[in-house]
Amino acid sequence: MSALYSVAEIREVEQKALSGLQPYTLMQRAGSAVAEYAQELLCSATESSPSVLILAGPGNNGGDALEAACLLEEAGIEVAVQLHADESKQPEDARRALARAREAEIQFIDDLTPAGLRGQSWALVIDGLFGIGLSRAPTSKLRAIIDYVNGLRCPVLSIDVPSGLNADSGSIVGAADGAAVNASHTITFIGDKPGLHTCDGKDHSGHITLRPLDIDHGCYKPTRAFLNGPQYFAASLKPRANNSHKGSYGDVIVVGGARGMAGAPVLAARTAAFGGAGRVYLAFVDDGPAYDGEHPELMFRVADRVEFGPGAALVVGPGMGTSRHAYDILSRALDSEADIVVDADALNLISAEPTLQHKLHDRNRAGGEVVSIITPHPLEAARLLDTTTQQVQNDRPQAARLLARHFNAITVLKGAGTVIAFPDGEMAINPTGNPALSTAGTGDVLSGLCGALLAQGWPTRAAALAATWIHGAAADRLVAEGLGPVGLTASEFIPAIRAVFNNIIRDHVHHRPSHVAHHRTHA
Ligand SMILES: NC(=O)C1=CN([C@@H]2O[C@H](COP(=O)(O)OP(=O)(O)OC[C@H]3O[C@@H](n4cnc5c(N)ncnc54)[C@H](OP(=O)(O)O)[C@@H]3O)[C@@H](O)[C@H]2O)[C@H](O)CC1
Ligand SMILES: [K+]
Repeated sequence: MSALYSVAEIREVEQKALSGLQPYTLMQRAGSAVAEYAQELLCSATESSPSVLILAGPGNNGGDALEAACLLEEAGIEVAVQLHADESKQPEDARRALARAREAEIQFIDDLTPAGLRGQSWALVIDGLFGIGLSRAPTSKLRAIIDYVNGLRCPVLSIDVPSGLNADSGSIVGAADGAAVNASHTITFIGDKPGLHTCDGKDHSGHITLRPLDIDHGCYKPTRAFLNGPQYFAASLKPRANNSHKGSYGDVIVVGGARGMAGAPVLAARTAAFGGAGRVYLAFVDDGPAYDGEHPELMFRVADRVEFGPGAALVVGPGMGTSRHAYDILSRALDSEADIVVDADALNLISAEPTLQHKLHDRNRAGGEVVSIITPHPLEAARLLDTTTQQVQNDRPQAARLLARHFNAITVLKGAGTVIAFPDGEMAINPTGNPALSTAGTGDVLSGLCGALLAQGWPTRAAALAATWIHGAAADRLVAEGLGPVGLTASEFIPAIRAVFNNIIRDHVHHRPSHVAHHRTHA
């Protein structure tokens, strides 16, 4: 299961489920899931202190925490609760959980400042301050508690969502005025949430576990968002036929490389070759080098003399510059019927020129298949949307969806938790990748890989999903080998991408046995 649910969708599921259950049932299930998971974490904890600090907020997230507190206490675990709630305003279920905790004579810490907690050591902190109901930046008093928790060395288990994080967007609520818990583990309920996987969500959520709380399947509607994985492009992962040749795997034409900017298109072109394209051309905007000494198989041309026929996949933009000449070449590329990946300076040109915007929007294949992929980083996305990078980062899923719809192009919004949005409103968040990718040239590598998959006949949707997943998985592989995240260079990702790609093809192909058993038949 890799569906992602917006807060509104979770609320809908919750309402349907609650209508068929006794009040308080879901909170009991949530509390017991937290208590069970906390006990697992305590078994592997190294802290000598047996105490668990439980932070309970004003809403039902706090109710879940109080319920867990009762269950842990019953299990003989020492717990201390800091309750940050106006008891007169608690929702009904949370009020019930509080009454139960008081009855069980659980220890409540009266001092609600970090001073009331200092000097204590904790085996585990359970964060039940806020879940999906956080609507504004936490007060300075709560921020002080969050800072205190983030300074601890013990495991921190967040209930549903790390408090302070927006579950839809993964941004910190209130931006610079906000703060969010840095969880080592998050136990999330009913459905997985996009905000746990993108933007600040990746840093704050730690290890994510989903507990659907035994809610009936009938309460769920299909969602329009999912966590990317090979199952979404498995149909395109095919073994190569022996009887094939370079023409079977298509041509990529990388268009870019203004004077002095040859490196970016070379990175894209090398990746296109390592990603399996049959032939790779570089079409330079200005005079480029004659050939790539390290990879002389790449064919260098002058863009003005290259035709952008429908048979090749185009990767337009790396190191392209924003000259009038670059504009004309981009305009010609957008007019072509080829599948196209638009990146870097080509995106900057498009954001400045309504004519190019219309051309990008109007590219379509008979039958309606989207034939364009755009791969902006947040600043490029901001230029395309005529907004600021901060606005884009504030709601990455929304920004990617807007771009996809506005430009009629599959949009790969790069960054922590890359968002892939489709013009029809569907969206994926990519779980692979790490900060090793935060270095120059990795975007060129991604666009080259997208081009390679398009050249090999992959549908645009599968190509965007697979390229993003493989690109991130290559970074994960290099880090696992101890080569990063510090100091990896874009070139080093290219052979790792080839290895990951071959591995997933092998993993997804059902091999026929090489030896066929001979059965004798007796007359
Ligand atoms: N309902 C159920 O049976 C289940 C709920 N689950 C858990 O519940 C939360 C969602 O609960 P909810 O009460 O809707 O929301 P929260 O607990 O996240 O918080 C809402 C309260 O917090 C107040 N609030 C919001 N922002 C702030 C802030 N910055 N400072 C202080 N207080 C704030 C808000 O007050 P308002 O004034 O905004 O109304 C609410 O009082 C969910 O995440 C689950 O953990 C379980 O899923 C089980 C079933
Ligand atoms: K929480």
